[in-house]
Amino acid sequence: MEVVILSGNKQIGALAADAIEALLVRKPNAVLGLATGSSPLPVYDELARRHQESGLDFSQAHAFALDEYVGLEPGHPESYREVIRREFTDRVNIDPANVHSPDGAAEDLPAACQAYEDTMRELGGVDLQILGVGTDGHIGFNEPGSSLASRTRIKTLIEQTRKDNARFFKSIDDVPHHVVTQGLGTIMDARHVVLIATGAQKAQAVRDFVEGPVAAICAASVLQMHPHATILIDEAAASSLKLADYYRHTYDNKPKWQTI
Ligand SMILES: N[C@@H]1[C@@H](O)[C@H](O)[C@@H](COP(=O)(O)O)O[C@@H]1O
Repeated sequence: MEVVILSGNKQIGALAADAIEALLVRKPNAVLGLATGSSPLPVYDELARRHQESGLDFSQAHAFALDEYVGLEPGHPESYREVIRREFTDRVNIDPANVHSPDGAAEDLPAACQAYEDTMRELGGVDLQILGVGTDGHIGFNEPGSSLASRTRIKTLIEQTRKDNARFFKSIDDVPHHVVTQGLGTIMDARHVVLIATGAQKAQAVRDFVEGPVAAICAASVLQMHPHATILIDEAAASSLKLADYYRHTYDNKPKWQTI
């Protein structure tokens, strides 16, 4: 796990975008894993800027969203399918047919979850997965207690997550209780994982998943077992880390040729 402490959103967005740009140059038909939430927005803004200003090309790329609410009517502005479209994919030249989301409106949800896993596998798996983290350490919607080997499935949200996400809805009563999410095992199959966390409200979750034990109580801690996980955080999110100075020292002395 590489922890990179940066001064702000712009730096985080630029570094993550560098990794995605290098991937797309190397492999134009790369498979990207997309997350919702406010944390990845600087990355999407920077990628959209590079697309508009320098022609960064997504025409052959594929994308898979991490998760989706269950029970929102199709086209609901807060469904993650819509959020991903609005915040990112409509702003670059990715083919809409290549943008996949779990189907939270499927009649047979377990079958839809299996089909989602199958499509990911058929396309060769995710090359680079963008992640945020919940205040309880969830990634995707893998709440505490999620199996570290889980695959795409239905989950029930913890009350705190519903409260955290109520800001996107008229009231907390409108936040669904159920979701479908890629599992922790699914996320672990991505070849490179880039997790972004900013702000003091994430400091405890960051401390727990980076430096605490690997345990289902903090889902993101499974990333300690990932061969290529990059954690991009700002100073506020880094404020509870024991080894913050060591992470800074390591990054400052990284050979120039070595990317994240
Ligand atoms: N399912 C999403 C997660 O993928 C996201 O990481 C989390 C944090 O969101 P934010 O980045 O807005 O704090 O919110 C939701 O619960």
